[in-house]
Amino acid sequence: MDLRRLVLRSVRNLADLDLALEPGVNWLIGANASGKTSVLEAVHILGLARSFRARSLRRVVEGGSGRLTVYGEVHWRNGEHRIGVEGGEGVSRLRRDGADADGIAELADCLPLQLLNPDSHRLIEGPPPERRALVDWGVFHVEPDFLRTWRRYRRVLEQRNAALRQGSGPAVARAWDQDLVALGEAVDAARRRYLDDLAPRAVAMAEEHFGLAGLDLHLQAGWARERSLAEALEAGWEGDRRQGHTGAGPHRAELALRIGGIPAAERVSRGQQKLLAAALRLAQLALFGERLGEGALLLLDDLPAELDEEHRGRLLDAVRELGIQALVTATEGGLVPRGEGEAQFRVEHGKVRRVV
Ligand SMILES: Nc1ncnc2c1ncn2[C@@H]1O[C@H](COP(=O)(O)OP(=O)(O)OP(=O)(O)O)[C@@H](O)[C@H]1O
Repeated sequence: MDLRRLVLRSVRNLADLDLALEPGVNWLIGANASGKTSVLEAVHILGLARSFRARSLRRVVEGGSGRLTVYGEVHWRNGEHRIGVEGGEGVSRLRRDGADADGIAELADCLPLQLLNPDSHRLIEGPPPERRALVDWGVFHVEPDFLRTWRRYRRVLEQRNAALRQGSGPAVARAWDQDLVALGEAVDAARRRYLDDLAPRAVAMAEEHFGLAGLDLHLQAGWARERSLAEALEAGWEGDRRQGHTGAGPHRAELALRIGGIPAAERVSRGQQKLLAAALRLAQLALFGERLGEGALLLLDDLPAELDEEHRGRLLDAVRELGIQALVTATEGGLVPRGEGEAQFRVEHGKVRRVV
């Protein structure tokens, strides 16, 4: 999969833009505040209909009012896809291949992407939803039925929680339990299958590329594994009733990361947390490639932040070995080893032009 063409309108400080991108590494080089991150942000919006640094697309629109447009042409083995997002003030409009897209999944399916940026350490030391999202990105792409099962689970969970909030008795609130259990266990089983494949790749990536030995990944289901989900709901009923929401289930899952038996967030430095996040995401990209026979896109923002020269080099080597398309930003000054033959774009005051 390659993003071949990127067209932007009214994105932050960027001039309207029509860029031809290359497979492999594409460098975006420029001074601080020139607009490099904004290009990556636009690609993120194209694949997920949301920014990675603003809560609302309105803030991403040039000048903060009106609407922005991001359009892309994506090449898959089986042909071309055209996707677009228009958003800002009002409801976002998502397009795929000339028609309105049904939801974000239709974009994500066309433009699978992973982001590594200066906030990547949050994957390691942040709250569980970040790590659940990591697992679910993979399951979504390798198991086509997962999204439907997950959405149905969320709907049933919302109904049960609504009944709990309204103080309904067990006859109403627990009427959802059978569906919740069947769907919840299916979600958990899909996540476990994915983790079984991901874990050895992540362990090897962390050790071989980034010198982080002794990594262990363990998926906590969201209820005690010695019980079935049905038993956990039974045991938790009084607590659920008091709190007005369901305490057990895959919506509470956690991916526990340990190094040498100690929680990774407590064990490793900030720089190592970034390397660990990189190892996890690159392992996901490797597994994606093996399963789908295509690469996904990597957005690598501000590579030097908190990584020394040796580790920057190792990270880039790992990306090159995967042979995936990557958009990599860096400031001037040769702090990062740019490879022979890799595309380079210069970003200056919101204008982007190809230089190599
Ligand atoms: N909604 C907006 N409209 C216009 N300009 C904006 C908007 N939001 C941010 N900007 C400006 O866009 C510029 C580009 O910022 P961006 O973060 O993309 O730069 P960068 O090249 O990645 O910088 P750095 O190397 O410092 O991370 C900044 O000067 C910022 O003030």
